[in-house]
Order: sequence, then C-alpha cells, then structure tokens
Amino acid sequence: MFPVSPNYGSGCPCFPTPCAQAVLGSTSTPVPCPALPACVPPGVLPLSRRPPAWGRAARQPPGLPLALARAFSNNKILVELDESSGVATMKFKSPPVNSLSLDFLTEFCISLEKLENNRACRGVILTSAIPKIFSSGLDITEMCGKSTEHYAEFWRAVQEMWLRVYGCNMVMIAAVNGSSPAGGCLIALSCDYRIMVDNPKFSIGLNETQLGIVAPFWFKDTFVNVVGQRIAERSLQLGALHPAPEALKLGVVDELVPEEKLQERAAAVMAQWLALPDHARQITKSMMRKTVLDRLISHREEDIQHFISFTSKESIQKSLRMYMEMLRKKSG
Ligand SMILES: CCCCCCCCCC/C=C\CC(=O)SCCNC(=O)CCNC(=O)[C@H](O)C(C)(C)COP(=O)(O)OP(=O)(O)OC[C@H]1O[C@@H](n2cnc3c(N)ncnc32)[C@H](O)[C@@H]1OP(=O)(O)O
Repeated sequence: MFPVSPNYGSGCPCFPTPCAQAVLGSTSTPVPCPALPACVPPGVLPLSRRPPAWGRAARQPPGLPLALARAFSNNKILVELDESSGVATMKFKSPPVNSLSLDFLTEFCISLEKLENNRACRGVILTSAIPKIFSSGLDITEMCGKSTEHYAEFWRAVQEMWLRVYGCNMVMIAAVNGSSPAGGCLIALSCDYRIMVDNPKFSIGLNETQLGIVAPFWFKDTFVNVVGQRIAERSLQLGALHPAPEALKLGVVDELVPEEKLQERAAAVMAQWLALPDHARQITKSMMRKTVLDRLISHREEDIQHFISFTSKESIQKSLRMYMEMLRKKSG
C-alpha cells in the first residue's frame, strides 16, 4: 500500500478510501487528490468553490437527496439545515461532556464538509445538545497511554478541525450553552461571533496550563486575534476559565443572553451577517485569518512531531493522569 498525498484528508470526496490520484506512486512526488486544487491546503476551501449566494439561498445541487440536505446525524453531532434561511445548526450530542475524541473530530469535519459542499448552506450555528456543557475540550483519554501513531492521528484531526472552522467561508456562530474549556473554547474562538448563555456557572477559556500542558501556537494566535495580546497573555499563563460575565468583559465572547433566548439570538445575528454580499465578507474574512492559517499549514508536520514528543514525556503523561483522576474523584 502506497502512502497518500499530504494533501489528502477528509476534504477529499474520496475520503476515507483514497482514490488513485490521492495515492503516492513510487516517485514519492506528492500528487494531490484532483478534487483539491494543488495550491489549496487541506482544511481550507478555495473561495471559488463557494459561489456567491448573496440575498438568497442557492439551489440544492442536483442529485443530493433532499432529506440529507435537511437533517443528518451520524452519532455525535446532529446537523439540521433550514434551506429557506440557508442556516445549518450543528448540535454536539456526545455524552457525558462532548469531549473532542478522534471519532467526534472526524464526524465534525465530515459534517462541516457536507455543509460546505451544499450550496443551500451559507451559515452554521455550533451549539450543544448536552445540558450545561458546550464541549469539555480535547478528550484527555486520547492523549494518555497511547501509541505515537495514535497521537499523530489524533493531533492531525485536531488540526483539521481548526483549519476547517477557522478557514471556513460560511458564517460560523458559536451559541455557547455551557462550559467550554480548552479545545471547546478553541472551537468558539474560531467562529465569527460568540453568544454565550448568561450564567456565571458556565465558564470558558484556554485552561491548558492547569493541566500542565501548553496551548499550541495556533490556539494562542486564535485567542490573540479575538482578545488582544495582553488579555491573551495573562489568561493563557494562568490557564484561566472565565465565568460568562467576565468572558464578556474580556471580549472572549461577544454577548450574553438568557438561555431561552440563545437560539433565537443566534439566528438573528446570523441573519445580520448573511445580509452582506458573500464574496465581500468571505474575502475580508480570508484576509484577516490567512496569516494565522498559513502558519499552521506550513508547519503542520512539525507541529504533529512537537505534540508527539511533548505528550509522550512521562512528566506530561503523569500530569494528564492526575488531572483525569481529579475529574473522576470529583464526579464519583
Ligand atoms: C511546546 C509546545 C508543544 C505543544 C504541545 C501540545 C500540548 C497539547 C495541547 C492540548 C490542547 C488542548 C487541550 C485540551 O482541550 S485538554 C481538555 C481540557 N478540558 C478540561 O480541562 C475540562 C475537564 N472537565 C471538566 O472540567 C468538567 O468535566 C466539565 C466539562 C466542567 C463538566 O463537569 P461535570 O461535573 O458536568 O462532569 P464531570 O463529572 O466532571 O465529567 C463527566 C465525565 O466526563 C469525563 N471528562 C470530563 N472532561 C473530559 C475530557 N476533556 N476528556 C475526557 N474525559 C473527560 C470525566 O472524567 C467524567 O468521567 P467519569 O464519569 O468519572 O468516568
């Protein structure tokens, strides 16, 4: 079996079974899957793939079953598309705490890709079906006591999720209806707008240092782009989890609403954003985010190697085990 092109990923229509062009021949020259233009890194859609649909939702592409376009759910994420507004909702439903396991991340990327390829969809609201939890962040069990191959696969999936959300042409709104530490916070930060339930019991932040681990540079870049250098520096070093009212003050989220108004408010904000011409908004978004995206894209393999060597250290494994133990004691 030949290795596949480095451009091959869940963005390719032939995923997870690589087509002939996605497989590297004996020349070892990378041949990208034909569905992905060579200049486009995995996870980042070229602007030309999304036709402008300003003012109305575009028509359903022929051949796609209507039911699929309206709602689909594999296992951990429920996706509903309202074709009249062009807005989809992705509801995380992976009990107990929507942790970002390899399976979750894979399903997330496939679901988002389906929406990206559906011309009827122009915006996505991310929210949770689990009471009180948006997402508990990366699934710590994926980082404990596993093989280096597993760490590499897991980290590539984390990178892929971020590249897809941060580089997404559609309007992305996070409707944060519960706690959102670390990787959960990253998902929200990667959206265009964040609305959180006004409840001080729900907190959000990049708390990696509390686990004895370090938020990677692209987590940090995303955070800095939202709240600025000073707030990000203090919050990151302290591994702070900000209760909702504090998160609003610091700019981690854009607004707070009562729980019962969250979905209605997210739909209203989405309508405001969709009132703009798609092409102008998309080019502006891409211009604002390109430098940060490019940094990971050009250092992707290096970043995976960093993750593997960092995570494999006995001291890090010990910290993660102790943290899991602390969570278990608290819950049990
Ligand atoms: C030089 C630089 C090199 C770069 C190296 C890179 C290093 C890695 C960077 C990693 C980046 C991001 C990391 C993360 O995202 S780590 C995850 C951080 N998340 C947390 O800290 C949250 C932990 N969870 C909680 O605080 C709480 O669970 C909650 C979310 C507030 C919910 O509270 P609850 O009371 O409702 O539920 P609880 O009883 O605590 O939990 C229920 C069960 O779920 C288990 N669990 C919770 N969170 C996780 C998780 N993130 N992963 C796996 N499992 C989790 C918990 O243990 C309970 O299980 P059980 O019922 O006891 O079996």
